[in-house]
Formats: sequence, C-alpha cells, structure tokens
Amino acid sequence: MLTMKDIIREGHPTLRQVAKEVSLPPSAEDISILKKMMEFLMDSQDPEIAEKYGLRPGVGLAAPQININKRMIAVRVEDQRGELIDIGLFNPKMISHSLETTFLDNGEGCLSVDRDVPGIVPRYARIKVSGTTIDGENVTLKLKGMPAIVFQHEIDHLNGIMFYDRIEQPDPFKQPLPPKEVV
Ligand SMILES: O=C(O)C[C@@H](Cc1ccccc1)[C@H](O)SCc1ccccc1
Ligand code: NI
Repeated sequence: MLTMKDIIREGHPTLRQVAKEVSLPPSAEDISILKKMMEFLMDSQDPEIAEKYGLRPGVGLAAPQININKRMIAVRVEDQRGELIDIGLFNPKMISHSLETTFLDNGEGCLSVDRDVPGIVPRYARIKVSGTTIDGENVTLKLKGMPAIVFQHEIDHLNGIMFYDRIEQPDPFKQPLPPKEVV
C-alpha cells in the first residue's frame, strides 16, 4: 500500500515537471500504479487505517506526487448530492470550462506541502474533463463544485503547478473578478 513516505514534498523537482502522456492501452504496471493511488485515497479516508498508517486524508492524488512523471490521477470525493466520485484517469484533459470561477473559503492544501499556505485559489466553477479509465474506457466528465476543484488541483500537478502558484500576490484574499457580462 502507498503511505506518506511514498509522497514527495515541495522542492522535489518532479513536482515542477510536465508529466508524460501514458501510452494506451495502459500497461499492467500503469494500471497497478493507478489502482494503488485509488487505494491510497480510500485508506486515507478510513479513520482507522489513516490513524494506523499515519495517512493525511486526501481527495485526490496525481502520479508526480509519488515521483512518477506520468499523466495519471486518482480522485475520491463526494459531489453536492453526496454521490461518491471514485475514479482513476489516464491522460485527463480539461476540454472546456466555465467563465465563472469559484474557490474554497478555507483555501487549499496539498499532500506534497507540509505547511499552511493561506489564500484564495481561483478555480473554474464548471469543467469538462476527458480521460481513459482503468478499464480502458474513454470518458467525459461534467464537473462542478468540489469535484471540479479537486480535478483542477490534480491536473495542475500533471503540469508542474502547485495550488499556491494561483494565489494572488500581494493580496492573497483578493476576490477574483466575476466574468464580464457577454452583451
Ligand atoms: O495534494 C493533493 O493533490 C491532494 C489534495 C487535493 C486537494 C486539496 C485541496 C483542494 C482540492 C484538492 C488533498 O486532498 S489535501 C487534503 C484535503 C482533504 C479533503 C478536502 C480538501 C483537502
Ligand atoms: Ni496537491
């Protein structure tokens, strides 16, 4: 099983690289890695297992965070209706997004960042993401709310972007401007 010692921390160069596309159909090794990433999220969300193995709860994980420079992400998060989105994707791609933006009131954290970095992290409010599942199915997901935020955080990891790169400086709590009215 993956534990926190498998997760690289900020300063490690892999977190600032652009990850490589996974060749499809995925190899047995890539499938095994993505399954382990999904298992980590499940374990991290189980209070007993998390306590036993010292796991930080996570709702998403990107392969570069376990020092694998490949475009693979795992997400395990509930949507507004309480539906669990529990998915691993090869080569996820944000194919469209709303003009409208959103953000988490308490800001964001990261399993690869062992410090609090306060500030507003602007994210698109609604996004469409395409990718290939562990079963080799090409899917397109329409996302909003927390799932949309998590997918954007994870896809950023595939492009070497950390959440705090998106915090406005010098005013980290400056409200993002609303989209211009299209007349
Ligand atoms: O480091 C990661 O990529 C995992 C992050 C993902 C994330 C953080 C904030 C906002 C969106 C995605 C971890 O899940 S951080 C821990 C966490 C747990 C529950 C809710 C929010 C953050
Ligand atoms: Ni992160």
